[in-house]
Amino acid sequence: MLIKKKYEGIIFDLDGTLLNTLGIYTHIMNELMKKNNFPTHTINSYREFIGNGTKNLITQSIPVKHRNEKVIENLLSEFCLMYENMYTQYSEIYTGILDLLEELQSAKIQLGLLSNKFHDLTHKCAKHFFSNIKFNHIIGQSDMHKKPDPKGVLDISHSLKVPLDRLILVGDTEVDIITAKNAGIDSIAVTWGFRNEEDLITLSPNYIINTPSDLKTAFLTNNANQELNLK
Ligand SMILES: O=C(O)COP(=O)(O)O
Repeated sequence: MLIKKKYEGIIFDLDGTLLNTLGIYTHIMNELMKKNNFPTHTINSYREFIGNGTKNLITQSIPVKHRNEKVIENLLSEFCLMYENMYTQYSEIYTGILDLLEELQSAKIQLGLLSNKFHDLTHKCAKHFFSNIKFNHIIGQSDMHKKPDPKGVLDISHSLKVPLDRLILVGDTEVDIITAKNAGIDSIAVTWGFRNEEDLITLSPNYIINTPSDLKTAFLTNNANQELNLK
């Protein structure tokens, strides 16, 4: 597959794309499960539960018979407090991502961040982990924005002043690819995150890539108007 178009802006997903947060999610969720006498889960189960926001993660993690609004809301408040207290721990930037972001920034490509992590936590993580990177617009989950609703993409397109046909979304889960489709923009699925390649292929993203450096080459080469082979 060839990237031929000159994109002016990229919207990145956060968890599983820029930041490996499986450790912190697993740590907090298993603390909460133990505290409430619910069974704990493996890191691979949490990998599957993440992507649709924290409320969905909690709902999926607790036994079916305990899935009521009161229990879920209580766990949600506890989760947010714990995450806020330890968001700098148990998370790491994927290898090659900082280099990629710095080069995109130098190439004057506009950068957006769109996450289903709660809005204030998304901002805190961006500030802590990507202090050298200027995201032109950061949106996390709130009453107004939740992927796969396309509003986040539309708002970022507006504030970046990048038309939809010059914008591409890079993410690691079905929610990201569906969000891009709902907004009518192109998408790149990455395989180093929380889903496997076989599942991502079924969603027909425009491109699939295996490493941040492939993405770097693709964008920086593409913006020099050369063709590049991607999967
Ligand atoms: O909190 C989640 O469900 C995942 O967040 P993400 O959109 O950054 O992957």
